[in-house]
Amino acid sequence: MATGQTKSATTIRVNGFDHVPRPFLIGVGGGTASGKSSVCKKIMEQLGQNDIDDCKRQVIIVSQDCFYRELNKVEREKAFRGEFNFDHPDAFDDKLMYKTMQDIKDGKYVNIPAYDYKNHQRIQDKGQTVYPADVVLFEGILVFYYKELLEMFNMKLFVDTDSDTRLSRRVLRDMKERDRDLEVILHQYTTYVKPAFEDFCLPTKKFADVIIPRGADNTVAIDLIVQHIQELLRPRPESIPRRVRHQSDSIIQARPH
Ligand SMILES: Nc1ncnc2c1ncn2[C@@H]1O[C@H](COP(=O)(O)OP(=O)(O)O)[C@@H](O)[C@H]1O
Ligand SMILES: Nc1ccn([C@@H]2O[C@H](COP(=O)(O)O)[C@@H](O)[C@H]2O)c(=O)n1
Repeated sequence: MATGQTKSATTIRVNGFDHVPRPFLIGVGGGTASGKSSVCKKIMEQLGQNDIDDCKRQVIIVSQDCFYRELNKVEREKAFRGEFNFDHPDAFDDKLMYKTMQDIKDGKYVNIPAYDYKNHQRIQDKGQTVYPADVVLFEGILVFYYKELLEMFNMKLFVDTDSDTRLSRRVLRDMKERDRDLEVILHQYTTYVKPAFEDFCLPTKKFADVIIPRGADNTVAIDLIVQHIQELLRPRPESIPRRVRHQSDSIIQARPH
């Protein structure tokens, strides 16, 4: 399936009615390097989802970074010098992001572009196929910034890690994984990342249902969230079984929401 393409939702027939499974969508916001991905991975792990095939998973993670918009030549040159603002809402392809998340909500199969941080661009012809799932974790710095997205979430988490810790983690990560020079990292951070965090990310903390101090280290908070998700997804006697294809081989069973 090519990037941006979708495949219609799978309909199941229950009590004589067509029923489209719809996932429970969880937004995970927070500043750069606050631990959003790590928190999502821990949630997946605790829900017993890590060793399951992509197409059978009931919980999946989607990163907002996959929706960075394409840059023109001048913008890419700026990006290599740490002079492009990737922390501003305009840096994202908001239309593609809304459409894709709506398709996911509607239970469709979607293809999400992969993103290359080293070259500041999408990887052509390489994307992640997202299969309909029971729980979708959508993580990113600005997941709660856009009103259209905010309204789609069933649960909103904000990972709150102090800015010194985030900066030191970001420096190490960007040098190791994103092929960046220390000088460029610090220039980008002070010029764009920090001000944009204060202007666009931090004000969205008020929308969160749960604030997670210290990110993935906060095992108590993660345990509580996992328990809550399991509780929400436990079938009630009168409920329609949303997933017929692999309910037997997983610890989670879903109910309609
Ligand atoms: N609790 C932690 N202790 C130490 N390092 C951490 C912790 N949480 C995350 N990291 C590291 O910090 C970096 C950013 O974490 P990540 O979870 O990717 O954050 P985000 O998704 O918010 O950018 C990664 O290199 C990760 O390994
Ligand atoms: N080409 C890019 C794209 C994004 N960034 C930075 O990534 C940060 C968001 O990702 P996190 O995993 O840290 O949440 C964001 O702060 C951008 O500055 C980049 O440097 N280059």
